[in-house]
Amino acid sequence: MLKVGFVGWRGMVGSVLMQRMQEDGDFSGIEPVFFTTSQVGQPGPDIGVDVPPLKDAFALEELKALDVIITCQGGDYTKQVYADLRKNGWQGYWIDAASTLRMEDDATIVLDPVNRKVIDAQLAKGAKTFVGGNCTVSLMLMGLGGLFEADMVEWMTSMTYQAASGSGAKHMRELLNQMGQLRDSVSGELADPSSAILEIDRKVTAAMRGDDFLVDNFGAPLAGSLLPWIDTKLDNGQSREEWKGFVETNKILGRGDHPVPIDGLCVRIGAMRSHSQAFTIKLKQDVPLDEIEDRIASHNEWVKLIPNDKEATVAGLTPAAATGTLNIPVGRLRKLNMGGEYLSAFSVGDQLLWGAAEPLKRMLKILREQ
Ligand SMILES: NC(=O)C1=CN([C@@H]2O[C@H](COP(=O)(O)OP(=O)(O)OC[C@H]3O[C@@H](n4cnc5c(N)ncnc54)[C@H](OP(=O)(O)O)[C@@H]3O)[C@@H](O)[C@H]2O)C=CC1
Ligand SMILES: N[C@@H](CC(=O)OP(=O)(O)O)C(=O)O
Repeated sequence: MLKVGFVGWRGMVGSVLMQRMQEDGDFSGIEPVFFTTSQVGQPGPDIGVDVPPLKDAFALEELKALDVIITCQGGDYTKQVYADLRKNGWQGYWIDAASTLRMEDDATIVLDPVNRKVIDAQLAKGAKTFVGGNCTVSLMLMGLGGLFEADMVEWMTSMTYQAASGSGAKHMRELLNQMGQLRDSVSGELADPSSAILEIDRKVTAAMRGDDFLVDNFGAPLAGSLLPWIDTKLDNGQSREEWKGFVETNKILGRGDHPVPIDGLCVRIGAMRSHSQAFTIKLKQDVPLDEIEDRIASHNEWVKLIPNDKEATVAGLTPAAATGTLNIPVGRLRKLNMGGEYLSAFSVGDQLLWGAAEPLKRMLKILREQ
């Protein structure tokens, strides 16, 4: 029976992983061991089977006894522990949500509905390090996988609308507090249907710019606004989040030697936990729209094709519709004025499910089936 260590299981991504594993009965047939960086000796989570008290996530000897380690603890933890473990001769499987190791040669980015062949080839070569992809990348590939599988994409731009959860739990709380502050700043006017909307707008803008507006986490107002920058700046002017779109997509697809050009702008918006993306896709050929729709819809069981009309779009192609589900709605599919090879598309997906926890959960299952 595989002895599987869980680190970061009580964080936001880890909690979603726990929930999904319980839903699918994934704890049966493994020996789970839970670790912590702050609560050593406390009881482990209630997962329906007995688990030992929490162990120290920095205790190399405890970690070395494991066949598999799944960590959602974050990049700092990976930096502190992974290299030491390997240097100490640990040969187990490391499955990680953090970006730290993604682009390392010996790491495979996992998204099995898209790159199961790449994963299997790496396993056959003896690979032991598997990392979940960036959320926008994984969600894009889950939505447009059919086009990449058919090698139809010459180049693509992705303009993102990313939820607060991508920055962490504190940011989600701050977004809601900002929303509350804006509402509270005009509660009197909102109660009076005859109050002037421009006065409401003036007060809301003043509240947003006020010294007491809560911006400790985002550093700027997000509610009622947006932030067109995510993560650090690279020398070429891209943000790190934008850089990931190209390098991670091509690594997932195993196209290192003939990469598809992908670039765009990544933007934080006031959604809670579903990321959306607008794509401009240059196809290699002028393929009929119904063939494109078929390829997208039939690629995997989670993609949901949304007809390109207003009712279906506002009902099904939104964070409000996708959040908490494994569905990947894809819509706004149409040929652009630039010509028959130019396609637009829009997708949405829960960034804590397919964007973070689900690929890790499925990687553990792949290891168990070996
Ligand atoms: N947020 C996201 O969208 C994504 C995140 N990731 C990766 O996953 C990592 C973890 O992200 P995320 O889950 O958001 O991080 P969290 O901040 O929610 O959790 C990280 C750790 O914080 C500790 N912690 C301290 N206080 C609390 C508390 N009150 N409730 C829960 N945990 C607490 C826990 O460790 P302990 O039990 O040891 O104290 C927990 O494992 C990220 O650093 C990133 O590398 C990857 C993809 C998406
Ligand atoms: N950077 C992503 C979330 C994330 O954790 O990405 P990564 O796993 O690539 O560090 C966002 O802000 O939405």
